[in-house]
Parts: sequence; structure tokens; C-alpha cells
Amino acid sequence: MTQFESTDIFCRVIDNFGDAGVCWRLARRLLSLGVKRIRFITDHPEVLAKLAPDAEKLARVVPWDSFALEAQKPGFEPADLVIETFGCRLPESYDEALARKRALAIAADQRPPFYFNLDYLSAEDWVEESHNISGLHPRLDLPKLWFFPGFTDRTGGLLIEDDYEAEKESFMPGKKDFLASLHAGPELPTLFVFCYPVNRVEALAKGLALSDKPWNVLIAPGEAGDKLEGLLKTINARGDRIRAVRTPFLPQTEFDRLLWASDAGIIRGEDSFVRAQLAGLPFLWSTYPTEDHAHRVKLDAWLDRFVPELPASLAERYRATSVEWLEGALSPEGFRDFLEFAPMLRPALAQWQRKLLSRGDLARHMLERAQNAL
Ligand SMILES: Cc1cn([C@H]2C[C@H](O)[C@@H](COP(=O)(O)OP(=O)(O)O[C@H]3O[C@@H](C)[C@H](O)[C@@H](O)[C@H]3O)O2)c(=O)[nH]c1=O
Repeated sequence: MTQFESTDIFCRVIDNFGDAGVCWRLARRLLSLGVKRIRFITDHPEVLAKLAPDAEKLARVVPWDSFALEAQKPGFEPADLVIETFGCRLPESYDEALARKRALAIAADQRPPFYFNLDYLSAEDWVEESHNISGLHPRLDLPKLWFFPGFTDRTGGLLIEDDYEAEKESFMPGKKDFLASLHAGPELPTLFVFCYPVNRVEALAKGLALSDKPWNVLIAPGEAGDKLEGLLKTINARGDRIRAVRTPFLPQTEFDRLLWASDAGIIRGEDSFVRAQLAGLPFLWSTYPTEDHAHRVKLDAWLDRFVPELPASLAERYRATSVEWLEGALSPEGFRDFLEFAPMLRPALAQWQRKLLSRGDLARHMLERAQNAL
């Protein structure tokens, strides 16, 4: 669908996997929509390599510093479509080359390059006001468009593969085999846990022990997972009811399987949060923790949008559990309660998922926006 031949995506990794995770998912979407050449410029290529061992086959992955030097050389050519992510600030040499390319194109009456800043996801109201707003470079004649992902029609939407539903459908008959391949019990209810070290996994461990069912617990790699695994070992020493499984770090293209195979989840950050919603998985969100407590604002904003989908009997229960989990105040009984009511969240989550799908895909919206500017 695209008239853009080349794209440069700039990705700085603050920490963890979400920055590269979102940028790479965007890159894959753009490739599937017909963008031919992608340069993926990142200060942490090793994070990308973990998420996408095949990245080099699909894009040219370039370390940030060497690219900044490359951009200073005569004859350097910026892409037609340029995507800064999360306000990561492009090398000055690149902005200058881009401004030159733009000026030349305009002088020759040709299509100028298009420049986005793709920002973080939030359900807060201000996002609608800030989305799709153009700003100027402080020094150069170089406009840039601020694009925000989001949950409403007045935002850019979410990254959603065209074949998302088909992939899920073709996975589901093999769900038990997948669980068995992870050494989880194929017949047991399954909880997936991917959270931060600040989150109080003690409540999870004790709540699982209180549940009247034995559970599989798929524990993602990381410090919080190490702690949960240790706690579950102690609990199992007293009863051996919980099947704790450390999952390997799966390539991003396989990450959804963990969600599809689960009955409930603890997810985090931005990308796994979106994927859980697309999967219709009952979850508690470990919002990325920040010192200014913006994580609580983000959670409340999302709950304000989602909770009205729930029947009255569940609405406050889900909101309170979500907030208590984020604030480290959830009791073991509260978590056991979540495990019990999680299946009842499914119909509302399915309705929410349909709404998200109907809003269309962020990458497609970006391409349409850039093309409409021509
Ligand atoms: C556990 C696992 C995750 N993943 C992927 C899924 C996601 O793309 C990525 C995790 O990203 P997230 O869910 O966003 O969580 P995250 O916590 O890793 O990412 C972040 O959150 C952002 C909001 C912050 O800005 C970032 O700085 C960063 O901290 O890792 C795999 O591909 N395989 C795996 O096995």
C-alpha cells in the first residue's frame, strides 16, 4: 500500500525490552505493508537480537553511533519515511541531511520525506489533543508529526497484524502441545507472569497456594521471575501443587503464544500490555514504574476506558484488584480472588478486543497519514 521506498526507524533503549519491542513490531508491520528497505538504528542492537534473531534478514540494523558518523558523510541519503520513536532525538547530522533532502525535493517539485515522532502509549485524555500535531525543528526547516498510539479513534490506534486472528486460530488446537513443550501440565489452568522487580510477587505466590486448583505458572525470564520461582519452590516444598515453569525468552513473533496458552496473566510495560488485550487474556497490568507515579495515572486512565465494558458486579472488583496489584497492596486472598473471577472477565475483554481491532492498525494509519500529506 505504500509509496515510500525506504524507512529509517530510530530506537533508543531506555531499559528492558519495550522500546525495541515496539519499534521492531512497527518495522515488521511496515514491511508487511510494502515498505521495501528499513534501516533500524539502535543504541542497543543486542536487545533487538534477543527479540528478533532474524532481524538482519529483514532490515539493516545499524548501531546508533556509527550511523551518526555515516550521516555526516557526503552523499549520505536519509530515508523517504523517517520515524523517531519516543522522542529519542535523532543525530543532528541526520536532521541536517534530512532538511537538505526536503529542500531539494521541494525545489524539484518532488515528494519531500516525511518525518514522524511516534510516542509512548497512554489512555490519558491529553493524548487525543497531542496526536497528529506537527512541530518545527528549532533551527531547521524540518516539520515533524507527533503520532500517538492509543485506544480511541482520535489516536493512532495499536500495532495489529492483519493475520492476528488467523494466527491465533491456527495456534489454539496445538495449545496443549505447546504447554507440554514448556514442561507445563497441558490440562492445568495456566497463569503467565511477566512483571517488574518492584511488583510484590509474594502475593502471587501465596495467592496461588490458596487457590483450590493446581496451576501452571509460566514465569518469564528476569529478576521478578527469579524471585517468584524461589517463593513457589518454598511453597511447593510444603505441598507440590503448583507447576512453576521458567519460560525461555521467546522471539517476539512467538511471544503471543504464551498469552494464548494462558487463562490469566500478569503483564507489563507497553507491548505485552497491548498483546494481552488483543489476546483477550484476563490480566493485571504492571505499569512501567516511574518516580513521579505516572504509572498510577496511566493505569487509572486505562481502567477508566476499559472498566465500563464490565458488568457492574465485576467492575469495582477488577479496578480495585488492578490498583492494589500496582500499588503493592494486593493480599494473597485478593490474588486468589482474581484467579477465581478472571474467566468472568473474558466476555468484556472479547468485546474490548473487537473494538481495538475495528480501529485498525497503527502502522497503516501512519502510512496513510504520510501519504495523504503528499
Ligand atoms: C518475556 C518475553 C517478552 N518478549 C517481548 C514482548 C515485548 O515486545 C517486550 C516487552 O516489552 P514490554 O511489554 O513493553 O515491557 P518492558 O518492561 O520490557 O518494556 C518497557 O516498557 C516501556 C513502557 C518502557 O518505556 C521501556 O523503557 C521498557 O521498560 O518483550 C518476547 O519477545 N519474548 C519473551 O519471552
